[in-house]
Amino acid sequence: MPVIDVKHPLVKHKVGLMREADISTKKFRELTQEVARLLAYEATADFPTEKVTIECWSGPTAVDQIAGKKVTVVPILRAGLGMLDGVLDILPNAKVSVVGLARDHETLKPVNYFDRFVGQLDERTALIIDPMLATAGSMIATIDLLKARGCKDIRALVLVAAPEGVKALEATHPDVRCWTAAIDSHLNAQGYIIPGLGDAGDKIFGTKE
Ligand SMILES: O=P(O)(O)OC[C@H]1O[C@H](OP(=O)(O)OP(=O)(O)O)[C@H](O)[C@@H]1O
Ligand SMILES: O=c1cc[nH]c(=O)[nH]1
Ligand SMILES: [Mg+2]
Repeated sequence: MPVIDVKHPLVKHKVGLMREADISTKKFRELTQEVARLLAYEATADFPTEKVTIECWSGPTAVDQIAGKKVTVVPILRAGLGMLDGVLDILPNAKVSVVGLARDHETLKPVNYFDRFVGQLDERTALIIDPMLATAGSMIATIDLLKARGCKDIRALVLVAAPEGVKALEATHPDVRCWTAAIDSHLNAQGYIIPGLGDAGDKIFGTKE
């Protein structure tokens, strides 16, 4: 199942707290990081490891080490930046690629205004982060960019997904797994997730009037 609804009680509890209408910017930011950290833990559970021998205090000892090239985390600007520190808490050596996309409010289609990828994407796992999967247009566009650069192991973390976005993502990129803290009811006429979180970018950046 490419979209995975993470059932962990901590995840469900924390995403529930994020739905409070009058939540402060501080609290919203903190919870975004906390849920991101927990989703990253789930999404890395099958990372391959290899044995390496290190010099332990008691002599040479075989230990497990994550195999392969360093992961690249891919925040989708702006809102994805809100999840970045949480993910880097558990992947402190990860490299960061950045994709700037903004949804056109009329068409709901993503407009690409920036991208900067790290090298050797064909050898890395990419972990895309964005709090919201609404129509999935932004996520699909980001996956398209990564695949065009040869990336083969692409995973995504979102806080809240709409069923419409889940369907679109699974149909377009069935090889990409996406971990979500919640799958909500539907999208409204403006393309916002219901009940959702509102505009996650505005809440993280404090730009809501
Ligand atoms: O699945 P979609 O229909 O594409 O919608 C989801 C996108 O919309 C939001 O970003 P927004 O365009 O509001 O930009 P922002 O992060 O700068 O606020 C959100 O962070 C996703 O990137
Ligand atoms: O509900 C939504 C949909 C898109 N972007 C958001 O920030 N929230
Ligand atoms: Mg926004």
